[in-house]
Amino acid sequence: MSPQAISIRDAMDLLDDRRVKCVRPLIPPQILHEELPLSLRGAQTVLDGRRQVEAVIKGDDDRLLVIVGPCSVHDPDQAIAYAKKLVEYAKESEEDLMIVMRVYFEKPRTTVGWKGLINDPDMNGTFQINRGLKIARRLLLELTELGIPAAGEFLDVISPQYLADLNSWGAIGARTTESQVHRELASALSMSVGFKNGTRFHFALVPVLIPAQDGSIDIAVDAIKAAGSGHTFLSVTKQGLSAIVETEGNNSTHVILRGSSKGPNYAQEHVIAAGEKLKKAGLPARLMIDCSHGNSSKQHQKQIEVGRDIVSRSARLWTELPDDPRRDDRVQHQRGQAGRPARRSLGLKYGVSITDACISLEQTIPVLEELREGVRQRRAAVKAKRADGEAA
Ligand SMILES: O=C[C@H](O)[C@H](O)COP(=O)(O)O
Ligand SMILES: C=C(OP(=O)(O)O)C(=O)O
Repeated sequence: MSPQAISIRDAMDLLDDRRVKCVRPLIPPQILHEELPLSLRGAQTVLDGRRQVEAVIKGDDDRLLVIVGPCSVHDPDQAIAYAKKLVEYAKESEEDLMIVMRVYFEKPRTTVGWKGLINDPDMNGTFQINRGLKIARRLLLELTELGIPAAGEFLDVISPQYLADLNSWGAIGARTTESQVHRELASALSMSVGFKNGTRFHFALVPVLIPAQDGSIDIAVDAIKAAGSGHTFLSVTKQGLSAIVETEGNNSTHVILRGSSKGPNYAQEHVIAAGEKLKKAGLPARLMIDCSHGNSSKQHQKQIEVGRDIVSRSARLWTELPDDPRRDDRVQHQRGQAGRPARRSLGLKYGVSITDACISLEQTIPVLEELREGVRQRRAAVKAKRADGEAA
């Protein structure tokens, strides 16, 4: 059909929504907040969690921040059962560890796959997003009532309006750390945010192809700079109206070393190189180590080895990193819950994560105990170093 021969109506049909199959209504954030409000006790859990996380990240609290939990949540009852045990342990270990439960509802995929409980709560391709948001909010509210602060990944840029008031720490994932939209979002978030290094190992062309050891960390360093600044961008309000949002910037941010396609990046030299990189960029050397993903080559049992390796050199790291006594290599990341991929249609095993395989809470606690020991060793090493300095 020649353009002259068609009506404006036909032309508009040809121009717009050519690949959209259907558009369904989405509940406005404020309606969900009305239906599922936060209690005072819940608010205290979130605020206290945020305050403690930020104190560790900024070096005002010498404990280790540990994010513990399954790769993804698909069953709220199992998450509650996990949280009840974790909250007990969190109380027991609070002198050394600041524990936040990993409650991930949004999964970034390398290509395609289940995108998490919000996107497809029934895991059958019906994408009941309104229900997913409701289940997610209800679960987070229950966790706050139990007194365990929650961690989430911010993948979608609208979903924070429904849930972010219930998070005490957030991550921007390896696949989105380089995205301007996610950096803008982080600049607005009311909690501390970690940016992951990229998934891919980079090569530098200087003057021939050589491996740039930690090239993908640059995107996380850039993200920290970007998120630290104020931004003006397009978003939605709690009432679900499109809006122009102006932010102040978020200075409670850090890098997460998650390994890459080339292999792990949690070793001493990687940590020191990342710290130097941050320092060179004029940023505080705040790091979190992800015991999973590229650091475990996606083999869940290796998460235990990563945790142990961190403990074995935590005292050394603390005393060897450049000068700032409040520098922050004190943030660790860890996941628990036995698992391997599954689909609801194939029948799911209790306590098994749908996405990446993870270690169980029973396997995680001994690692946490070792991390506690690492904290004590580090405290002793710092004390000895200070005493040496005073004597000299
Ligand atoms: O953390 C989970 C996965 O590593 C991430 O979502 C990517 O998964 P995929 O490579 O299986 O898509
Ligand atoms: C997807 C995740 O990690 P990454 O972005 O490092 O792949 C995750 O932590 O669930």
